[in-house]
Amino acid sequence: MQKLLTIGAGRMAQAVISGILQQEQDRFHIVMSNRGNVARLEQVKNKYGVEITTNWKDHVTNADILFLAVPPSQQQSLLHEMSPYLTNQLVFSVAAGVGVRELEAPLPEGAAVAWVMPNTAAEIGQSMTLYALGQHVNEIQEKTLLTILKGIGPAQRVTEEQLHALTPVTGSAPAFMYYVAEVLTRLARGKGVDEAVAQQLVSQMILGSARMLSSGQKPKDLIDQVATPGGSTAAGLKVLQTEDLDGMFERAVQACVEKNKEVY
Ligand SMILES: NC(=O)C1=CN([C@@H]2O[C@H](COP(=O)(O)OP(=O)(O)OC[C@H]3O[C@@H](n4cnc5c(N)ncnc54)[C@H](OP(=O)(O)O)[C@@H]3O)[C@@H](O)[C@H]2O)C=CC1
Ligand SMILES: O=C(O)[C@@H]1CCC=N1
Repeated sequence: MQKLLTIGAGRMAQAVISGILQQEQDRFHIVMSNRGNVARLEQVKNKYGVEITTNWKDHVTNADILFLAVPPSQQQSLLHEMSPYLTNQLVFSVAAGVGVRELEAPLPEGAAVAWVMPNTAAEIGQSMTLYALGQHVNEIQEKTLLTILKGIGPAQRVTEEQLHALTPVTGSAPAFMYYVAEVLTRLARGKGVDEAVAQQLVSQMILGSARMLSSGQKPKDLIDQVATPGGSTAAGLKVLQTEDLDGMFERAVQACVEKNKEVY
C-alpha cells in the first residue's frame, strides 16, 4: 500500500480523495493535513476514514506521494518549506496557474512533479482531468499517478502550455455549466414547478445532452437535430447568437487565464 499525504483538506483535496476511496480504496493509505483548521480535519476523518495530522512534516519523509491542494498563492512558500524533506516522493499539485516549471524550481534537482487539473466531479469519479508531467517523473511514478487519476474519472496528458490554456475549459467551466443550470432552474420554477422538480428537469436534460455528446456526435449536428428549421429552438438560438454568447464564453475563458497568471 502506498502512502499518500495531502497538504490541504479543502474542497479539491476532498473531491479527489473521495473519488480515490470509491475506486482504489486498497491501494493507498491516505493522510490529510491542512493549515490549522482542526475542525475541518476532524470532519474529513469522520467522513472518509482517513488519517489526519496537523503537522505534515511528520509524514512527508515516509510518504510515497505528496498531493498539494492549497491555494495557488500559498504554494511556492510551501514548496520551499517542503524541499529539505524530499527524497524520491512524487509531488503533484492541483493549483491553477502553477505549472511544472514552478513546481520543480524550489525543489531539489531531480524531484518528480506533476501538475494535475481535475474538477469537482472528482468527488463522484467523473472529473475530466488534465495533467502535465515534470521532466523527472519515471514510468512507475506516472503509473501511480494514473492509478490515482483513474479513481476520479478520465485523464488526458497535455503539455504545460496547453494546461494553462485549458484550465478554464475543464477546471472552471463546470461552474459555467452550473450557472446555466441555475438560470434554467429559476425559469422552470417561475412556471409553478417546485424547486426539486425544476432541478430534476434541468439536471436530466444536461445529463442526457452530455451523454449524446460523449457518444461522439458533434455539437453542431446535435444542435441541428434539436433545432427544427424555422422552429422555436432556432428562434432561441438566434437570440443567444445575437447577444454574443460565443464572445461571452471567450471572454470568460480569457478572464480565467489572466487571473491564473496573477499568481506570479
Ligand atoms: N475548486 C475547484 O474546482 C478546483 C480547485 N483547484 C485548485 O485546488 C486548490 C485548492 O482549492 P480548493 O480546494 O477549492 O480550496 P479550499 O479553500 O477549499 O482549500 C484550501 C486548503 O488548503 C489549506 N491551506 C491553505 N494554505 C495552506 C498552507 N500554507 N499550508 C497547508 N495548507 C494550507 C487550507 O487549510 P485550512 O483547512 O486549515 O484552511 C485548506 O484545507 C487551489 O490551488 C485551486 O486552484 C483545481 C481545480 C479545480
Ligand atoms: O476557481 C479557481 O481558481 C479554481 C481553478 C479551477 C477551478 N477552480
